[in-house]
Amino acid sequence: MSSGQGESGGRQEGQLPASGSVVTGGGNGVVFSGESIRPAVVSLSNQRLRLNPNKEHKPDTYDDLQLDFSPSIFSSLERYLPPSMLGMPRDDKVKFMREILLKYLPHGERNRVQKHREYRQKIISSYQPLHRELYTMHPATTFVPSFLKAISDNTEESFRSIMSEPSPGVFTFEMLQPRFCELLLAEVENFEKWVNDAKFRIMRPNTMNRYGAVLDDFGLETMLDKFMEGFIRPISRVFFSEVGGSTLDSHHGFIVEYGNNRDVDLGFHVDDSEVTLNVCLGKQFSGGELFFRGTRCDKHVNTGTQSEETFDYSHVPGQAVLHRGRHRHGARATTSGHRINLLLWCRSSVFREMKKYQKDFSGWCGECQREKKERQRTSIAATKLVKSFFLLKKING
Ligand SMILES: O=C(O)CCC(=O)C(=O)O
Ligand SMILES: [Fe+2]
Repeated sequence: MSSGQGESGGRQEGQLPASGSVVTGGGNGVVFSGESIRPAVVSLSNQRLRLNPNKEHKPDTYDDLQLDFSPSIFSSLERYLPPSMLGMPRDDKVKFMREILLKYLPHGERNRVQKHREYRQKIISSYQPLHRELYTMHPATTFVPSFLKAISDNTEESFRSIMSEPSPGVFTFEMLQPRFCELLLAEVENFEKWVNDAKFRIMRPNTMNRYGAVLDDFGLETMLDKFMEGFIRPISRVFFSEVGGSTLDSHHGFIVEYGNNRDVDLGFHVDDSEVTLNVCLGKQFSGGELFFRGTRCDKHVNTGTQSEETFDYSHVPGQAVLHRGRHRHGARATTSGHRINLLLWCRSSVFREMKKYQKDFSGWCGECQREKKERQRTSIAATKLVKSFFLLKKING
């Protein structure tokens, strides 16, 4: 399993111009409710996972547990359990799978997961939510009807009917109900007030942000998991399948804030995500445009921008922007007012695993595509040259 689905939340902006340093953010899963280990599981700990998933098996749901990995990772992994374990109590399966997941993490990462778990535990044990209804997914009060209809139809046509694609790979659409935006803004304000009153040192989404908050850290992780699975994955399956859009299985959910006494702008970067959702929650502001500069794989992240890849977008409250994490972007200075956005970095452990073993995984990179075209042009030109050489030879006897 990739550690990317664990708790790393840093933007991968290190190599890019005009960027800050890579940071830890928060990741997925809150706290594991550590009970004592039962012997049944200990004796099974040397059992191996199956090579192929058991597709007939219907996995348990893990949404109601406080775990240090995303609940959907447990549901996916359950299909790989040895057959003798499938009928076991859910707690036993959780312990077994958690041990496996931890085993895959290097030692330093394991410590970080542990520390982060304690950090979340501290917040959740004393923070009193303001609007409890936000903590469970209620589609009808969260999303606008046009968006819900497109999701329930679940076809490329239905998605295209509510979306614009003003630049290749950047999709914009109306998504959240104004009332939901208001409640979320009030919840974030309430959380920040608690942080100040309690003099609690919170982790920011990234070192590039001095403000903002990780929503997963104060209890919204399960709701955001449902948000991703039910409402982002179906769209990504259609538009971003080549970067794991259909297998998104974990997320990093946070708020960014700009304006007076807040962050001003955001440097040029790529996200630590396969697919990024960026929704403007409010309030009133000027400036703060997003700028996009083409999709790049690791090898080409610092290459120049072609004119057709340049795209600037002014965000509107309630509107969503959906793009590949590797689509290079940044945000210009918010020159007045207060701009607050919800960010959901969606990740696919399957895609990250496959990327490790397959070299040619970047057909979606603008520069790879250009290189490929150039190679084709050169080979066509070479073929023509050889053909005319033989023709000339034939003519000249
Ligand atoms: O400020 C914005 O809207 C962009 C935020 C962003 O790109 C990010 O947090 O990764
Ligand atoms: Fe970003």
